[in-house]
Amino acid sequence: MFKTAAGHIARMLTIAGSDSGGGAGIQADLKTAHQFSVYGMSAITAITAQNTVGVQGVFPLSPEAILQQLTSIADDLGFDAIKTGMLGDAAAIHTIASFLTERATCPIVVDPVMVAKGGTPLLDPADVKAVIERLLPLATIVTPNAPEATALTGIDVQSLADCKVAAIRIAQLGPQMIVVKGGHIATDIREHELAVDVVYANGTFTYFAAPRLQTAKTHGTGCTFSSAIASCLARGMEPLAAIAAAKTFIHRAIAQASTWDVGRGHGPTDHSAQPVFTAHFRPGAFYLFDGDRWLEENRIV
Ligand SMILES: Nc1ncnc2c1ncn2[C@@H]1O[C@H](COP(=O)(O)OP(=O)(O)O)[C@@H](O)[C@H]1O
Ligand SMILES: Cc1ncc(COP(=O)(O)OP(=O)(O)O)c(N)n1
Repeated sequence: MFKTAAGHIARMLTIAGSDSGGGAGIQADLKTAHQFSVYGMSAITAITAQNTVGVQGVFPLSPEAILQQLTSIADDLGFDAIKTGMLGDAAAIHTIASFLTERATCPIVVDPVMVAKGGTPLLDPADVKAVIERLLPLATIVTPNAPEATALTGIDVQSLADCKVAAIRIAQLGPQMIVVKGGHIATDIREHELAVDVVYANGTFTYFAAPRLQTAKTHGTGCTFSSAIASCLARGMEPLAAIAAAKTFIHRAIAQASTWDVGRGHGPTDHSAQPVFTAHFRPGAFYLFDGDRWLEENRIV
């Protein structure tokens, strides 16, 4: 396990839903933390009956049950970074936000989970207001995909240009850094189809791109990516380096699972992938991951 500069084992807490299929939710988050040599803990917000084909049932936990888990963890184990995923409803969001305000001094990664890949809603659209008003102001990094960026801003996010406009709008809601993920955005740059994640902070855009992998093994990519970022922050890494390492991890995790026969639908990714750690990234640059290392490219986006 990784030891922080303070000399203790790095700890990451995920506040998220359970995915019985093991590819998304807390299962993905804890597998990811382990792969980053970070000690993982969980406060479960809801139990889903779910597999690679779809979501068959959602059973939210009460705000009391969520708060008791959080309190048990805070009273004894502590945390160096927190990630939030599927949260259930507005009442749960208010409880979690109050807890974070009172007891969390560490970085917080907010993955504003709203809809599962098959289309099942995991958050009532009426409860998006609670995410905006209570959670986003607490976020060190927020990681919406394109539809989530649309729900947060009202902007129809379909292109890289839309990602940039949405990121600026989301920054006005309070998070320190925004990553609009490119999994849902078709981006052809010089005949290569790329998955480009757009990062915005302090008025500057930085881009992390990788070749788009042609596979359906993408169940839980957002959960895995955000928990990888949180795990890196728990280790004490700088935010851009954390996002870059998470991007290398999810890229390899998707690639390695492409030949798997786990489930009949959108299969899970391979959480035994090895991340690439790179110390320094220049804000404002465009980086392309070639599967082994980051290349800084001269691109106008
Ligand atoms: N087919 C793919 N090939 C390569 N990277 C991908 C692919 N799909 C998603 N990603 C990456 O996985 C991460 C999660 O993105 P995304 O799939 O948009 O999130 P979500 O699961 O929340 O919808 C991002 O870094 C994105 O660029
Ligand atoms: C319990 C649970 N939480 C979150 C999700 C959505 O996860 P995500 O990483 O966005 O993956 P896909 O739904 O896109 O596969 C989930 N399905 N279940």
